[in-house]
Amino acid sequence: MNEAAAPGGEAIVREEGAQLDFSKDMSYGDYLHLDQVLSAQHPLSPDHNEMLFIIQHQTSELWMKLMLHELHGAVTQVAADQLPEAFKMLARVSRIMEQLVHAWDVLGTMTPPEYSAIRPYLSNSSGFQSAQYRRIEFMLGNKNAAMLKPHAHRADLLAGVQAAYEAPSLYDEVLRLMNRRGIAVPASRLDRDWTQPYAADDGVKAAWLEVYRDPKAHWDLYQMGEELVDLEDAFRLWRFRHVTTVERVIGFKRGTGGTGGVSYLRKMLDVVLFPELWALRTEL
Ligand code: HEM
Ligand SMILES: N[C@@H](CC(=O)c1ccccc1NC=O)C(=O)O
Repeated sequence: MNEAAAPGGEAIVREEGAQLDFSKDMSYGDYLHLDQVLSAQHPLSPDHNEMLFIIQHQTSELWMKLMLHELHGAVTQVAADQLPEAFKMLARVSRIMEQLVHAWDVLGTMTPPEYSAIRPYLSNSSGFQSAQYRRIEFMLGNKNAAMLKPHAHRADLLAGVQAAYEAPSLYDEVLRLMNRRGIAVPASRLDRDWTQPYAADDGVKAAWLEVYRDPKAHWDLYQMGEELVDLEDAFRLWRFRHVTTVERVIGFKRGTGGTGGVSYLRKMLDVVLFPELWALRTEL
């Protein structure tokens, strides 16, 4: 220990009982596998700002991993009629999404000349090819077969995306739950081709209206509706911050993934995940 920097420091930590010898015990870095996590940043350009770009994406992917874990848990609990457990998980998913919304503030410090120094090194790679992001979109009901294609060359990744594509979404499971609870949901929404994107339905709106017109009688379904609105609200903010950051950094250039760039991302702002939960508000 450096005596000049911390006079008596070692004596203090010993007195506090801090463990200092990890030659035989699992340490912090061992438990978290930090050697692997912290050696996975490999800038391709000589530019200073590429580290920001890499870490921003890697941390986003880690949060997405947790979102998927929680979303899977929530879908399982809804299917098993265990709503308090599902609420806890869904609340966490929304807070993670909010965390990702605020993460754009860090990337926003990157200017167009700074990004232009990195961009040629990205080749045709793009967030469009994020398998975890696509699984989240599919679990939330935004199904689209074309989005499977970027993963065709990776059987391991494709399997996860395909499974989410073929399974009922969180919203599909919630509608089945409502029906089990005696709120009639049209048969066409209870058993359908789950690979199709969800389409709004007046019968489903009527079902949610029953819940929202008498919250006390259907408190947990009412709470579920609001949890879903919370989640979609946060997701919309994320999409909006993405497109605004992109416009700020590359203007109206085409994306490295091959789309029109801002024009594509703006179209994605129109996606509505849980349409009846928004539509019913006009009628209350
Ligand atoms: C300077 C920063 C960024 C720029 C310029 C940018 C640009 C773009 C563009 C142009 C697209 C459209 C697809 C394409 O043609 O490439 C896109 C899609 C996407 N980006 Fe980014 N992006 C940035 C940061 C991020 C970050 C930090 C994430 C977080 C993981 C992210 C995740 C995604 C995802 C998931 C898509 C697919 C969206 C969808 O299909 O709806 N991007 N990005
Ligand atoms: N689509 C971006 C490139 C990009 O942002 C990107 C490239 C590689 C890994 C992650 C990325 N982030 C989100 O799309 C662009 O057109 O500049």
